[in-house]
Amino acid sequence: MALNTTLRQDSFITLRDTIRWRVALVLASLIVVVMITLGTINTKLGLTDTARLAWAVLAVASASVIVLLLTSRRLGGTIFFASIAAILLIVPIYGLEIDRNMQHWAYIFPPLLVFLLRPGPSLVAMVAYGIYVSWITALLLPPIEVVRFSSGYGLTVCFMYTYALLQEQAAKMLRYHSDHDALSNCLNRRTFNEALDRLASTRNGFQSCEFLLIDIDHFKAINDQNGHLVGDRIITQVAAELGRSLVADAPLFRYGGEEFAVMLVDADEGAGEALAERLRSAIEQGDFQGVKVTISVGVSRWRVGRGKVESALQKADEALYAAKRAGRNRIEVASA
Ligand SMILES: Nc1nc2c(ncn2[C@@H]2O[C@H](COP(=O)(O)OP(=O)(O)OP(=O)(O)O)[C@@H](O)[C@H]2O)c(=O)[nH]1
Repeated sequence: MALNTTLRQDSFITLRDTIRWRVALVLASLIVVVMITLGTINTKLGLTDTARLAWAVLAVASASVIVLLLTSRRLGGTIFFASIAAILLIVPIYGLEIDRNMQHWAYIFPPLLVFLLRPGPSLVAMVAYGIYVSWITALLLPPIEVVRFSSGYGLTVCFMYTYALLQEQAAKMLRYHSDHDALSNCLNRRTFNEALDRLASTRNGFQSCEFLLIDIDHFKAINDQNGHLVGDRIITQVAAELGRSLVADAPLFRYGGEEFAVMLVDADEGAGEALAERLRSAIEQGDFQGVKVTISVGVSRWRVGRGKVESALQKADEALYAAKRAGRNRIEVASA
């Protein structure tokens, strides 16, 4: 079942932006210290061109620290890393102009890209930059220096690309486990709350949502008669059966113990009721290895400008309890 990604208040993106911002702030501060040292040493040694470059980088890094402290964490880190990448594009040309080899700066480019791009595009950018620096090196130095640079830089690219791939896989795994419930494999309550926030935020342009709250009937009795391990298995099987019966892009959440929720965003009126009936029937006819399992479902509709999302959810909850009171194994739709 695919999660409707537009429905997510993506806390991972917020986390990534914050980490990027923090790393940028630490790096910019370190660069300030390093450039003051380099500029001072080069001035004392009479290397005015190199000192000038150090002062220029110092000015940019100092400005970056101020910008990072003043701008939002969401954008600050990206602006910083993109600015350093732009500087690194200019440095080899500057080296050509002053007739000095600047290729050692190129080694900063691959680790920088890890903060800006995904592994695929970053590999392309790293290789393109390597070719660009090799070409400028060839204009300044004998071929053996080009070979030396290319092999050293190529190895750096290999290491950084492998690291970026591993990091992406680890992030995917972490993300899956933090979004999903371990027993049912459904999306968990935290993801549900984020989706609800996203829905309630008017700037996302959602027009309506139908909520389905689903509860397994007499689950305490199932546990008492068959044991908690069987109860756990039933939760997993019910979630799988519901997932199979859901329309594409309608996420299924584990809402509580033996309770599930579905959000149908911008669906036709009545779609929630039809889906609820399909889910109820699928569970009633499902094979739960000797255990009779049924569900009750409460349905409600939220429309933009007509009350809070939370009130609509509350109505679905009331409808669910009305279904329970009316005998279970049935659906109940809240009045508009
Ligand atoms: N095995 C198992 N049981 C759970 C889990 N989460 C909640 N439960 C049990 O589910 C039961 C829910 O019982 P109740 O809320 O009283 O409702 P019910 O027995 O399903 O009755 P109705 O909802 O009124 O049909 C409780 O006994 C919980 O201990 C779980 O993850 N695994």
